[in-house]
Amino acid sequence: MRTAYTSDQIRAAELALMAKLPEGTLMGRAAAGLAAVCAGLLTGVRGRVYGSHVVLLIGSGDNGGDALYAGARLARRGARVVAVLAGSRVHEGGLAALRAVGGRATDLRVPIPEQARELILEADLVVDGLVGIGGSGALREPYATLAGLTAQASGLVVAVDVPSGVDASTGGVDGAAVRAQVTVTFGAYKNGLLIDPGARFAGAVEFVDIGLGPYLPDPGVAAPTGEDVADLLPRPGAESDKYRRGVVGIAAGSDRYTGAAVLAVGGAVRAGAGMVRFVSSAEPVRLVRARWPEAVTTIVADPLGGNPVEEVGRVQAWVLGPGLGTGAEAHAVARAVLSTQVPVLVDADGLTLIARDRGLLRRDAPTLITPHAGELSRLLGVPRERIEARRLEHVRRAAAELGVTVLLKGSTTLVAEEDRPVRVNTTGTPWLATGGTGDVLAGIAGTLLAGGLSCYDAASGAAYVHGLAARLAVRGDLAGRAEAPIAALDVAQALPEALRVL
Ligand SMILES: NC(=O)C1=CN([C@@H]2O[C@H](COP(=O)(O)OP(=O)(O)OC[C@H]3O[C@@H](n4cnc5c(N)ncnc54)[C@H](OP(=O)(O)O)[C@@H]3O)[C@@H](O)[C@H]2O)[C@@H](O)CC1
Ligand SMILES: [K+]
Repeated sequence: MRTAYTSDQIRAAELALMAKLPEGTLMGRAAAGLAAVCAGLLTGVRGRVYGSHVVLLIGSGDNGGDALYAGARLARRGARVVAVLAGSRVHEGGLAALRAVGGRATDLRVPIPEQARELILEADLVVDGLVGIGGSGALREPYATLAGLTAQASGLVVAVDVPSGVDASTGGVDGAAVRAQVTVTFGAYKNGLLIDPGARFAGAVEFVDIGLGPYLPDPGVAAPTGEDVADLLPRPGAESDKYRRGVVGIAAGSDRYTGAAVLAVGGAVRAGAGMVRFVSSAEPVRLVRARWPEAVTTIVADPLGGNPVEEVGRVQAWVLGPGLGTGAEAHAVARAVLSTQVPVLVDADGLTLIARDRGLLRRDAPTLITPHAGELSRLLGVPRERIEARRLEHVRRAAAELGVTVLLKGSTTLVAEEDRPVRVNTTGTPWLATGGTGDVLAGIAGTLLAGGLSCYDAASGAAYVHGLAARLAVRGDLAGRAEAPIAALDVAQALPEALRVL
């Protein structure tokens, strides 16, 4: 499990560790790690460090100090290093170290923006030491202008600890931020490196261990690795029958919307359900039977004429909602499914129904909801843009207010449950942003619920496997082939391979 922390948590751990070490030890470790990553990148791109042009963007805090000491190390190896001093103060020790080995410094307190622009645009490497975990709010000038210029840099951009402009604790970005190819982070991951929009600015994250581990508190955010997920997933044994593997009920589709049902059933079948019981009106049932003969189907002609799921047979978890519609008949199905005593996953139209009738969520058995930002916006009464900008805050709030487990879909999928760290999914690909992939995800998570996983584990396991399957579908394999667009069914088809390589 990769764990992540807020700035305050990291600062407290650093203070505890620093008290036991000679002054400057931690910054020395950080700068050495940063310089090593930068040297490796320069060698990769130019063949050597010697003679390369390095520009350091330096703010007034210790983040700038790290960059200055690392710059001094690069200058010692023959790099031509220029520091652009943007703050009201500068880390004097770092600046002296740089100057002692021939590095130059350009002071922005004497405004020379044009020169800074040229330096940034033409450098082989730009090192962003403007602000780290001490940053708060939108970047002020001249930091904001410098951060904006990094997007046009022709060379590499490496962020120190966290890209300046990204809120390290939340991943929020208010205004300009440095767009890095690599972020070298010290001591522990910061939440903002894993959660969008911040994660998008961080690029690849390189971790430098400075000895903070024993001093870190319980994390607020955690990203399961492939190994973690493999450990979670149920594997059939010699004793397994369909009930031990899990029977998942899927109440989805309507005469108007049939595709979502086919996709959700596909996700469940391919994720390894012991059996899928599918309940719907005649047309989706016909299509599901044609595509997935493995599913056992029940036609409910009149959901208002009695309990629509009574005749379905034994089910260990339900998926409710994809393509279900939002009228009175759909409401009756939702009420019947949510009245059962087994875990229920609510997605898509099911979310619209519970947004209108919160009473549906009053139940004893566990509930998992899987909204995207728009659907969560309706559930919380918060504008979609606010949710997109503050995903961590809103997924936590939804779990607390609704008393359910929440999987918030999006470029970084988050899973929240009260009193547990928010789980971040690190698989996935931008190609997943296509219609119907959410229905497949619902089918996978439903299968894992039916297999006995908790909502929290089923949601994070499903997100991981779904993202991995999408990556496999996009590339044909994971061996670096060119990418191609995918359709939702391709993700379902790639599930067995994803489970194989996990
Ligand atoms: N502690 C440790 O043991 C270790 C720490 N390490 C390193 O130290 C970093 C933390 O250093 P830090 O605490 O000095 O804060 P830091 O991020 O450099 O910036 C603070 C200054 O930025 C400014 N500023 C803030 N917001 C702003 C805004 N919106 N827009 C513009 N300016 C803004 C503000 O300056 P002011 O306005 O006061 O001039 C404030 O004083 C950490 O990320 C890691 O890199 C490593 O060496 C490992 C050991
Ligand atoms: K930075």
